[in-house]
Amino acid sequence: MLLVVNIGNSNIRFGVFEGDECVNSWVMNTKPYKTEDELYSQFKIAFKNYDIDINRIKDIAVGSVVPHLTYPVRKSLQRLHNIKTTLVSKNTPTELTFMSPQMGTDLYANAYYAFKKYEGTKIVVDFGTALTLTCVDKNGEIKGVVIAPGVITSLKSLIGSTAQLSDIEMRTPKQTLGKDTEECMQSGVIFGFLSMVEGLIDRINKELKEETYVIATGGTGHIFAPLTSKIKIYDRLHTIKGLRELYITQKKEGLQ
Ligand SMILES: Nc1ncnc2c1ncn2[C@@H]1O[C@H](COP(=O)(O)OP(=O)(O)O)[C@@H](O)[C@H]1O
Ligand SMILES: CC(C)(COP(=O)(O)O)[C@@H](O)C(=O)NCCC(=O)O
Ligand SMILES: [K+]
Repeated sequence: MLLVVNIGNSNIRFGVFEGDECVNSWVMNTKPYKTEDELYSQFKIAFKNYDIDINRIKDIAVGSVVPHLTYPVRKSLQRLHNIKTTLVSKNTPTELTFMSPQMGTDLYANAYYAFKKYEGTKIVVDFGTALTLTCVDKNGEIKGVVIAPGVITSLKSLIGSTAQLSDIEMRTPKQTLGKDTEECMQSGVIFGFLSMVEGLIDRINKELKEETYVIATGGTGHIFAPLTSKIKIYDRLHTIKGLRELYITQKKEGLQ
């Protein structure tokens, strides 16, 4: 079995794969910062909770967009499994061609899995700490990326900057015009971000002069996907599946 780990700015997601099937997946908070020893204990507990036999994990692939966590996470996994982890990144050679030298590993993985799995030109909308749209065409050319503040990131910033606004339940309101503070904020956050995503998809389609196929993933994506016909699929494991594909490609090339 292969263990795939995605270190994001809010969450560390784990996926256990048997062949191309993800048989188990769980998430851990990225914050507050944990030491290597704490990570080691938490990983050990998670494996126990999810009934995963550590000895069956033969390979570990790690992708990260949080540089200060990459080393302690890899080190503690190595300690637990007694095997070396493989780091995948934008430097993993694939069929994709791209122009951004700083591209985050999660965006690269999003583009790669979309390229492998879906037809035509695709957009992957990732509702993570950041809200990102990554566009890749049928030839594997990454056409470009949009990076915006994430849904919860914006909401937290709004609450932190105001005296009378506090946390809300992330629930879709019945109408755009709210009647109490919570409904007003739910409308702003959910319909506001929905309109932004729909608007960005339209703009990209116009720019490329074609209808793209849109896949959503990431933390709050499940709230937005059912609200628009522009998003065709929500797959919470899209990024982790992309990291697995990067790992397979990297192994084929004989790289560590
Ligand atoms: N089930 C959920 N319902 C609502 N919000 C969620 C859920 N899971 C994650 N989130 C929110 O989504 C964001 C993180 O999404 P995630 O894709 O894990 O991000 P990252 O890859 O940046 O760590 C956080 O702001 C988190 O609060
Ligand atoms: C855009 C991101 C912050 C998204 O991170 P996430 O929301 O998944 O935690 C991350 O991919 C990143 O730091 N990228 C580097 C810059 C770039 O991709 O161009
Ligand atoms: K950041």
